[in-house]
Amino acid sequence: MSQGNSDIQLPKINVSVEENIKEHEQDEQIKSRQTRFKIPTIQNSRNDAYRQQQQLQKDNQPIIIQQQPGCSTLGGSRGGGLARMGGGGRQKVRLAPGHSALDWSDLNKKLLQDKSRSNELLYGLRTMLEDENQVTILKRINSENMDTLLKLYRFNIPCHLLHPPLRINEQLLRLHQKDEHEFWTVIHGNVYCIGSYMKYHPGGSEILVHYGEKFVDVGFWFNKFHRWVNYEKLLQNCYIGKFVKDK
Ligand code: HEM
Repeated sequence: MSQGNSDIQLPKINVSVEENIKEHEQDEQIKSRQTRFKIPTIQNSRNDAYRQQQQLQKDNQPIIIQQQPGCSTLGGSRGGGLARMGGGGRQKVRLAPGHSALDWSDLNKKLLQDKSRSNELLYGLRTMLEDENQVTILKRINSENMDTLLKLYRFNIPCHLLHPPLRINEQLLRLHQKDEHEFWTVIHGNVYCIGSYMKYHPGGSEILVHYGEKFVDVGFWFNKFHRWVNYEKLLQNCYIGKFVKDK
């Protein structure tokens, strides 16, 4: 015998037909009350929103997605190309698993806690300090703060803790724009090695390389796209030093 039979409510045989009808009516009343007081679930409200959207589309009415000024988390997804700079459209890319904003934050927290890992994200720093030609340039532009250079070389002190900071000129900057891995860029006069951040950048790596190679300081474009982003905090462990113009 299948167990399914226990679910079926058979009319009671030892009571009158009237009583059975009464019970059935009571059941129906409870059911209708349940429907009336149905608690809306997330699923229901999502479906409702979807149905509303479908209806609006059917009625040929434009759907207006409101965008908050200065906030990119809301907005349309139509359009494309760099022509939308600072505009309403999105240019976000799909980040690889393990490369979310939270992952970047976790990695940076670990680096700040572990002194032996300081400067781990600074590709090209060691090679710069070991290349005679680059050291000559460094010595010339850091003449007044040679102490900084020595501290960096001997004690591997995190660049963002050096005071005064290391000075980098355009010649050195360009020598460290090798590939997506070792890529130095300038934002508002601060030099960062953004190679490790590339894969975490919501706007993708291509745009960072493109603008970084084209302009000495990408600060203007940074502001155009997202002036609200706290790059100083985000790139703390990527900090190399201050950008200086050659005399
Ligand atoms: C190197 C430092 C940079 C950092 C730390 C950074 C960080 C970020 C962050 C956190 C977002 C997400 C913003 C949000 O959702 O509100 C973002 C998006 C984006 N970034 Fe950057 N960014 C940098 C440089 C740049 C530069 C130089 C450009 C262009 C020249 C750029 C173009 C974009 C674009 C196009 C998006 C997607 C915007 C959108 O559609 O919402 N970023 N960036």
